Amino acid sequence: MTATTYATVTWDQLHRDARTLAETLMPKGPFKGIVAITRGGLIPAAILARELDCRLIESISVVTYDEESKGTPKIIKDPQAAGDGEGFLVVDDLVDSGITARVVRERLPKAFFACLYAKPTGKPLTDLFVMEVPQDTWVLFPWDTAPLFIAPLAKKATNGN
Ligand SMILES: O=P(O)(O)OC[C@H]1O[C@H](OP(=O)(O)OP(=O)(O)O)[C@H](O)[C@@H]1O
Ligand SMILES: Nc1nc2[nH]cnc2c(=O)[nH]1
Ligand SMILES: [Mg+2]
Repeated sequence: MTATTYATVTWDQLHRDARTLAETLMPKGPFKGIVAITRGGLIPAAILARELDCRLIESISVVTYDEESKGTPKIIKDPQAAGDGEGFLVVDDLVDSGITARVVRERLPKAFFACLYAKPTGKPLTDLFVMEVPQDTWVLFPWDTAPLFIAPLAKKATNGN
């Protein structure tokens, strides 16, 4: 599906949303550890780890696209320390189609799956998320963007643009 609109998330907003997620997660813990789904889950995982005072951090890397097997998701880094996920919190920035989340849940069936943002298709794959985003919206994370100079309107007018 091609996104028709963009939703820009700033660092401040992401931090606020991660803290909101941490508050809801507190009574569900303590967790033995956190499994970050790289790469987008790394920063949310770091914020949650700080808030939840969790120092055991694992990672799982799922590649959903490569030149040889288009569309076949593959785990290229296994979260060995997390076993079957029991007592662990799995963190990602976003679920969209849910393909990544499905693979992770198959690998860590007993883990609790939390993310910041969820689109309708992927939403049922999560245990907890902070905010729903329309399916046709592309989320631009702070690491995807940079501030850009834009000429003042008056300047544009004198240039005849
Ligand atoms: O629900 P899905 O359709 O699977 O999409 C969601 C996944 O897509 C993005 O990761 P991506 O695979 O782009 O890699 P990245 O985290 O390394 O940027 C995002 O961080 C989620 O992990
Ligand atoms: N940055 C970003 N990555 C994605 N991967 C799948 N959906 C999205 C999205 O909306 N934004
Ligand atoms: Mg990702």
